[in-house]
Amino acid sequence: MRSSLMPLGPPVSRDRIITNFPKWYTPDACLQLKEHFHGQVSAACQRRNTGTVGLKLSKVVVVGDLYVGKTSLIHRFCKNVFDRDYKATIGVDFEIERFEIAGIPYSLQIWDTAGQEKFKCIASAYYRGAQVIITAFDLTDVQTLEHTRQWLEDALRENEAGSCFIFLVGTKKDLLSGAACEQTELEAVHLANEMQAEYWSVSSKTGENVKAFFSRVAALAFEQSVLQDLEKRNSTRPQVGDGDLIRTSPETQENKRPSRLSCC
Ligand SMILES: Nc1nc2c(ncn2[C@@H]2O[C@H](COP(=O)(O)OP(=O)(O)OP(=O)(O)O)[C@@H](O)[C@H]2O)c(=O)[nH]1
Ligand SMILES: [Mg+2]
Repeated sequence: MRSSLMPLGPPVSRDRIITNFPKWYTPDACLQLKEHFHGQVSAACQRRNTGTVGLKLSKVVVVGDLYVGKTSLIHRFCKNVFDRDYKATIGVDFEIERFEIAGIPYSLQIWDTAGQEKFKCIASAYYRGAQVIITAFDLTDVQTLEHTRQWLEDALRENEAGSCFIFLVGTKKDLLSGAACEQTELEAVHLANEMQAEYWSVSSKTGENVKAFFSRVAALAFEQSVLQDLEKRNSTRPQVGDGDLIRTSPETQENKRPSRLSCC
């Protein structure tokens, strides 16, 4: 297993540079409606006062039934490839993807898990410590949507309550259109709200929404990491007087989620 500290590497590619807060897929099932980074996060980034955030790997775990397209989604994003042939994932695999967000280096460690029942016990050993859980289903197979509840429950069992961002992702968007797509998306949005998840439809074959989706994942995880780092340093250094302290006023809409997620 690799260390959670990353050495400094070459500059990230242009399409991994995030300057503006990426938008949701649908406002009906999104984790945050706001369109800008949290004020304290922007200020910390401008001052390069983001602590160890730039050195850490944030863990993202992708779960869901076999054949729904988990590996294809990760490979489309990380390698920009699509393979029509199915090769079942055995156990787990991971990719590390480097970003630059608001001028700060940031890395995601994206874990691809096996959907096949016989590999589930191997895969579930890697759920722990996830900052983001992505539950994937196949838009053309409604049963796989129903199964996402169970996948999420299993992944959450290994993590602290309220500590993870949850995404529900419908895959193979290229295979569905019109009323059928709308109907499935409606059901998925409903379930996403139950799960307190953000919903996205993607196609790994065409690449539709794949970069936008992972940019959103990275930005939300980054923002949370910076806020947690500020909060941690604030609580250990209560006398710091340069304006970096996090206010303890009642929760605003903007800072609500990160403080609930402070145990991540
Ligand atoms: N048309 C289309 N096919 C897709 C898409 N994504 C995946 N597939 C196909 O669906 C099949 C399964 O994809 P995988 O990514 O291997 O599925 P998986 O969820 O990783 O499966 P396990 O590793 O067994 O859990 C493959 O044949 C892919 O080519 C997509 O967006 N569109
Ligand atoms: Mg796979």
